Amino acid sequence: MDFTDFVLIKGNGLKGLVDAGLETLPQQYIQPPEQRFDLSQVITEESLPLIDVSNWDDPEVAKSICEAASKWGFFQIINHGITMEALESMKSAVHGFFGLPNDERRKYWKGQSVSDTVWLKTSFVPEKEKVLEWKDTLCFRYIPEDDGSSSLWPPICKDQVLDYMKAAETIIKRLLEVLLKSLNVKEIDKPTEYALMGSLLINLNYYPHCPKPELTAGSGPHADASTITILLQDDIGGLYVRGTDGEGWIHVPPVEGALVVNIGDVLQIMSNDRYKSIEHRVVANRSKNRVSIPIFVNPGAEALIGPLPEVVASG
Ligand SMILES: O=C(O)CCC(=O)C(=O)O
Ligand SMILES: [Fe+2]
Repeated sequence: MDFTDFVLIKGNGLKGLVDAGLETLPQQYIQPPEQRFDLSQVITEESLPLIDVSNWDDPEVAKSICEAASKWGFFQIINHGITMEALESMKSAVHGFFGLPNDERRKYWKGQSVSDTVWLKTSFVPEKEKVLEWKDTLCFRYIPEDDGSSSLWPPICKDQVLDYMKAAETIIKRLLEVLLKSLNVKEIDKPTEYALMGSLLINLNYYPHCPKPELTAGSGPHADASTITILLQDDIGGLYVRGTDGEGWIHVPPVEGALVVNIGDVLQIMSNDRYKSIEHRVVANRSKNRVSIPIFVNPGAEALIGPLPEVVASG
């Protein structure tokens, strides 16, 4: 089998490759030794805060969120208002989509997708990477209150994505209000809202079980370019975040019903470095197919990004 043709050109992705039966790890996925993840780098002395946001107006909640955003750039929230059923149905929808036959998934392959608001890809930017990441991703551009753009989305996950995004929008606004209030931004006006969250992307990540996870990267070390990212992960684990010493890695344990929130580069810049966009990575699992669903809250395409006037008031 010609790897490039089967995975990248024909659009079968990594899922297609794994389904075809793999005895050994294809060389395209083998990370050089210095890039590999090694459990000796895991720190257990530090852990990320788990914040109960049942009362967003509680000053203690705001304090915990802003402190976590400054110290770790990452935290988890519970009691955020999205029901357990909605979270479960979102994760099932990811398994549903990736469980489709190759020729059904391929209709959405990047560059040949039936819709310009949904595209399937493998790795991160396979054309540019020396070593590929062990994942496939179905990406959606979500346009609030626009029914037309989703008409060609895959029926197996369309309603779940739309319902989930609608519910998540409330949480996104709450989080941004809390984070910005602590930067002395009294009210988020329309231009600021556009700069913070003018473009919403949701990714359905699928990390197939991997015969040799220690040689591969599910997601290699990176920081998100977003304003903030809201992530739903399943119960498998494998997400690690840089510890405050800048060397070790902290595991983000799956917590039932929780959402992981992290600060992206844009909010680090807008906050003039008060909030931190922290490096993180994912290790694939040897026996289980892991799914995760990040929502990337991004600036509007035309927005100009820089430190907010409120954070440079003293020069
Ligand atoms: O799969 C995860 O847990 C994290 C994924 C991630 O970091 C990303 O897609 O940017
Ligand atoms: Fe990320």
